[in-house]
Amino acid sequence: MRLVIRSDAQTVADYIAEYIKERINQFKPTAERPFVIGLPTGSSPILVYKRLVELYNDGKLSFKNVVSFNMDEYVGLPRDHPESYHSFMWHHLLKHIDIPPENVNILDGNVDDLQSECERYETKIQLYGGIELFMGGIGPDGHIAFNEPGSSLQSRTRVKTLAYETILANARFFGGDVTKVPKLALTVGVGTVMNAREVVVIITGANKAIALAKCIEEGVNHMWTVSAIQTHPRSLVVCDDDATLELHVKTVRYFKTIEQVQDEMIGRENLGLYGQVAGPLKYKNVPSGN
Ligand SMILES: N[C@@H]1[C@@H](O)[C@H](O)[C@@H](COP(=O)(O)O)O[C@@H]1O
Repeated sequence: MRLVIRSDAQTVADYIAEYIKERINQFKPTAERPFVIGLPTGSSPILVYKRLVELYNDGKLSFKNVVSFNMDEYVGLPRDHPESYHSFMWHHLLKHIDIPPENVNILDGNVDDLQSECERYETKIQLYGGIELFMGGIGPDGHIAFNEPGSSLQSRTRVKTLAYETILANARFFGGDVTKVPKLALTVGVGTVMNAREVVVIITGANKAIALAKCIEEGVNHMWTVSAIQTHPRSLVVCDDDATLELHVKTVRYFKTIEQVQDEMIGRENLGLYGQVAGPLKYKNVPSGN
């Protein structure tokens, strides 16, 4: 796993947006071979989406041949409700870019048969050959998507009952009224996320500090479902200084020096994807720390 630490939420967003732009452009997606991306909601990715829209407006990135799968959706919240994840995605990203609407996949939490909807979603991901890059955020209890503590680390897309802590955390989007927060959601599983060829997680703010420490310094544990990324061959966590508050000083220094040494040895401009050397330099295929 790589851990990249930046000073604040804006520089974290800039880093991730630039990273995604590079990944999509390097993939050279076509209609027959689209770039399949997994996307989250929540406040953490908002700045990333804003930066991606700017990159699109500057002509540096196109989503014409990108297919998206969102992580989750509330059950029973009308699609056009301002807090549905459908509304969130169109408001913050999708309506501002050139992604064809038919390439957008978001779970439907208003169907009669929720289980079939989850199975349909998993099948569609498979039909596209899996997800190339899954971006995720986490809740303060370390959940990824809506995979609440205790979720199976092999789980697939399914219906989940939300933890009280999550309902409380998300009440801010419903005027602070916990009774208005849906209690059920559809969510991709931890296994669905881990099957992506690459996973990138945004962790910002002091309220995520304990979760980050559990994810980085402790073992894989279903009570902190994001910790499953320790077993992923290509995982990247990008956090801000505030989120590092519960990490050991030596952990922070370790990951900072890894980046520093790579910069010194290779030069940031020559770093390819996954932190490996891109060009014909003296040092080839320098390991990334994954
Ligand atoms: N299901 C979403 C998660 O996917 C998201 O990561 C989390 C954190 O949101 P925020 O970034 O607002 O802290 O909120 C919800 O629980």
